[in-house]
Amino acid sequence: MSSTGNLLITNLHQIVQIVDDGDTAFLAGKDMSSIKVLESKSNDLAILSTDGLIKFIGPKSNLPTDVIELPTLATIDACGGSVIPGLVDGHSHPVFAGDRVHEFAMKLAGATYMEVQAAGGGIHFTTTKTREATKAALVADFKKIATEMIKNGTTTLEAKSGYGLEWETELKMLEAIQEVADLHTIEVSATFCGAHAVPRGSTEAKQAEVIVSHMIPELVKLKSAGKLNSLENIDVFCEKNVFELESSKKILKAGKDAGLAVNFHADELSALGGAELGAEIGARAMSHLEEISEKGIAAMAKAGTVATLLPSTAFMLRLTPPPARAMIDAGVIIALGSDFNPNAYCLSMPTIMHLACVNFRMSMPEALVAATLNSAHSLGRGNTHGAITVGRVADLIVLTAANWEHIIYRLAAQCSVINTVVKAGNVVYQHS
Ligand SMILES: N=CN[C@@H](CCC(=O)O)C(=O)O
Ligand SMILES: [Zn+2]
Repeated sequence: MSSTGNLLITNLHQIVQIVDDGDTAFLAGKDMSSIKVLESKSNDLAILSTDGLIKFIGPKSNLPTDVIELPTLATIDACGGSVIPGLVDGHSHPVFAGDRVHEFAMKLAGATYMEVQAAGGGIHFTTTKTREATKAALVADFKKIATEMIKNGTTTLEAKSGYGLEWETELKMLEAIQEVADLHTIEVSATFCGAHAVPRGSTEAKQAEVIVSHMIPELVKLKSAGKLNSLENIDVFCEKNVFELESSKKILKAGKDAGLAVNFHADELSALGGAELGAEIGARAMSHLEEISEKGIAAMAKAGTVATLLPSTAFMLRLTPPPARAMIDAGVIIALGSDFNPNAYCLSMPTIMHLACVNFRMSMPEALVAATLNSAHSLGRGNTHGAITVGRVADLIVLTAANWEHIIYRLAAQCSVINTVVKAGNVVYQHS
């Protein structure tokens, strides 16, 4: 496989650009439905990447001849298939030890998410297992998960800590994320989530204080020493009886002052006003939002904060879906995430897009925009990732299907439509 970032893909029927310029960092409202798609009846479209960036898009006959001569140029014959941008997973918890299949059975029998957690399960169960695990074991597991994500078309991933809740394990998780970011082909935007739950034996106020006065300053020191380069975001599980508005605000503002982007769990199980808080403090993104209020929708639209919706969680916890249509109509920027974690064990972004279409009533173009350009924007990458335009990073998925919609349509069989996954112009997965 090529590792020069020089790649030529030919014989394409469709190129799904999403947008056709580098300036548009997101699409909102009606614009989410009008994505740019190039199509050729004679399948003569081509994409050229050099040094990992997109250099040319269009009919093969217009290709610059000097570049075709590049000795290191890898080639892919798409055989009349299509190409879409690499998928961007805007929310995941991919570093943990143990699983929670026993809790899935409890929830099927009627227990709610918070009942399981109050009984010592949920995040607390995973925290115990993750504290016991070695960093090497966490790295090995995350590498396997990242490889599966790549196979499913994810080329960029937001990845959270949050199963330590004390400094040593939170740091171990962030270091594990950093190792995978350094070694693996997947691109990672790491998030500190020490406020994922109130640790047993502590209180909301004490945990908020320890995060603000100890953990965030330590992270700042490590970052300035160049040790946690992938760390970009700060997160809180802002929820009734977890971290409520006051402590969430304290932690998120401290994270923001330390240079991290605010990207947090809001209004999932109760209408606490997390969306309003996020808009007020300039959050870059908020996730879940199943219980968002009308005021929250208006505030997010005005502030330009991204709503990262998580269809697999709403599906498997049987939550009322977030009001995606009302949010789109109000102009809120919608992104999608897998929320891969031991509670919602789904890492496939094509499946997430399918669920968003069926359960959140989004159209296929809206779901694709949300899983590419808008998710990239939620991670501060809206001008460089998430679309196929000259100068952007060449993150691409070559599909066997002539029409791109098959990546969403073929529920649970999407991997058979994915022929090749390309990260920064290098082939990182090929269907055999
Ligand atoms: N709701 C909070 N956090 C995760 C679940 C984490 C867990 O249950 O382990 C979520 O986004 O769904
Ligand atoms: Zn989450």
